Amino acid sequence: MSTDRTGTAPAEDDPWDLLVVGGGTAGIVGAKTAARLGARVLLVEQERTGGDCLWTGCVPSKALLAAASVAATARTAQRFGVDVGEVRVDFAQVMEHVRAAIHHIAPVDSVEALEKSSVVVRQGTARFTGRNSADIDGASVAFRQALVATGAAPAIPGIAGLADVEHLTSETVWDLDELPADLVVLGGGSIGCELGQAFARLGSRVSVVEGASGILPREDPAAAEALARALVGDGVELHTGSGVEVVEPTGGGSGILHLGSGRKVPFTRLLVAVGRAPRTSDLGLDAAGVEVDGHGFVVVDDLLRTTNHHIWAAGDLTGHPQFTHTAGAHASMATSNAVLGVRRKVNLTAVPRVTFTDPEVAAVGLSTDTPAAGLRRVAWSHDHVDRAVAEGSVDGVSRLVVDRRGRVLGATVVGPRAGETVGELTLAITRGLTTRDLAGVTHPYPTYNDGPWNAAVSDVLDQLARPTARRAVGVLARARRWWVQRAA
Ligand SMILES: Cc1cc2nc3c(=O)[nH]c(=O)nc-3n(C[C@H](O)[C@H](O)[C@H](O)COP(=O)(O)OP(=O)(O)OC[C@H]3O[C@@H](n4cnc5c(N)ncnc54)[C@H](O)[C@@H]3O)c2cc1C
Ligand SMILES: NC(=O)c1ccc[n+]([C@@H]2O[C@H](COP(=O)([O-])OP(=O)(O)OC[C@H]3O[C@@H](n4cnc5c(N)ncnc54)[C@H](O)[C@@H]3O)[C@@H](O)[C@H]2O)c1
Repeated sequence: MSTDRTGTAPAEDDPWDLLVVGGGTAGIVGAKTAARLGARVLLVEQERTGGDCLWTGCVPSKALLAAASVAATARTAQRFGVDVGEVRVDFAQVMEHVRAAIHHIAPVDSVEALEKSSVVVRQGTARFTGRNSADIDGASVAFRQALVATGAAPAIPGIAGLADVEHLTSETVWDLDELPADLVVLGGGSIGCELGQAFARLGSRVSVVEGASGILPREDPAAAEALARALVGDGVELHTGSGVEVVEPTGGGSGILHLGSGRKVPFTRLLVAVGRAPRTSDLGLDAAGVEVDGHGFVVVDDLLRTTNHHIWAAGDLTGHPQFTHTAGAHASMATSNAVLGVRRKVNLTAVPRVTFTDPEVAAVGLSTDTPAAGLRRVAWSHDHVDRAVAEGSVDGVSRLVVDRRGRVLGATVVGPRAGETVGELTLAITRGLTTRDLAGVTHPYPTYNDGPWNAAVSDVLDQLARPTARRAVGVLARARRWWVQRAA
């Protein structure tokens, strides 16, 4: 048992300094941060620590994409003059690779690792019973402060007939033991594009149905179009611009999607990926005085305090961007605020997002397609990025949006490893760096970072070509010529 700072062991029923509900990324980071700061922390997890990212989200999806990428590379190897013969995919082994990746990472998020960090972990379902009390499977606990971090689950739209067909979600797709011959994905967002491409490359016939006019509707259309071309190249059929009106079951899990356009899309397996809804409905939040919005997201202020100022929230249940990096960063912020009484504030101006398809679509900051007064947009086609040419991956682009002073406010990069490239751009936006700052940094050649670097250089050259700048350069050059001649 841990002791308090006076060295006395707290009684079992002493209120916990911090009760953490949920053992996903937000819960784990929050609990470890608070314990490191000296708090007595109890974390409650109803299923398994690690949460969605580890078990059903980031890790398995990236592992599946890695296997799919190898299959696609092998299939197209002949364009490099390499013949690998017929490509066969052993789906059972692919899933073995996926599970191995999960189990490699799992110890970091384990109960043992939490306990090593002085966090007490209890398996069970927590429910608030009052402003400073909760029930864990029949046992009551008291807390001084709490962090709610119960995440989100796949949203199932109320489309007529959908409940009558067996459908997969990002939670159940990992239980497949056979590669589906065909798969229809409802939703062309991050999950739909990543899993749609992965299954297509592994050999399923895939269709993606997206209600908006194009896939990845929140991204720069130039980026989404590049990805759409790649998906079509992988054999994915895209149905965009029309939602599903009715799902008609045809027996044995099969059915037909009837789109608003009148088109019919038959399926034998359907994967629903139309967003994620917060897990807040059965948490006793009313009893705790914690308000949720119309969609069930916990209402937080910019300190991540809920409407009960002793209860904090972080991660997918808050309505902030639903990413592991946001969940972790916000949980650390919320628990520092809770335990130390400091006032670290949420800043959403530079939250990077990456769809890990091939090509990757990465973006951060202001949208790079919406024109706005006083802002310049610069783009660099990856046709002119030597690394992309060498690797035969030129269908990509780097776009920046900058203010009058050249400060980078937003970026979109499409191409291999765009997710790595966007790190530098995130730093640039966070630190108020300019295109001159980026252009002045020596980058290793040849890398995909040459995309945004060349965009930055072209912005600097454009600015130097303006009449005032040209006049200033002319004066300097003439003065220097005069000085050199005089000295000679
Ligand atoms: C297919 C897929 C791919 C993704 N890929 C990426 C990616 O590449 N990069 C990225 O940044 N993000 C990705 N995400 C998003 C990322 O997984 C989430 O943003 C992240 O897991 C959110 O963490 P969280 O802690 O808020 O919630 P979760 O990880 O969902 O954790 C919440 C935990 O709370 C527990 N819980 C719920 N209710 C209770 C209760 N009453 N009592 C006790 N415990 C409870 C749950 O069992 C769960 O373990 C992906 C998501 C999916 C679905
Ligand atoms: N690489 C990553 O970081 C990554 C990967 C996967 C998921 N995630 C996270 O998980 C969240 C959920 O992913 P998601 O793909 O389920 O949601 P999403 O919000 O990214 O995309 C859902 C898509 O479904 C469409 N849609 C909604 N209702 C529809 C309908 N009835 N018919 C047809 N289309 C419909 C939407 O227009 C949208 O394009 C993401 O927003 C992201 O935060 C992140």
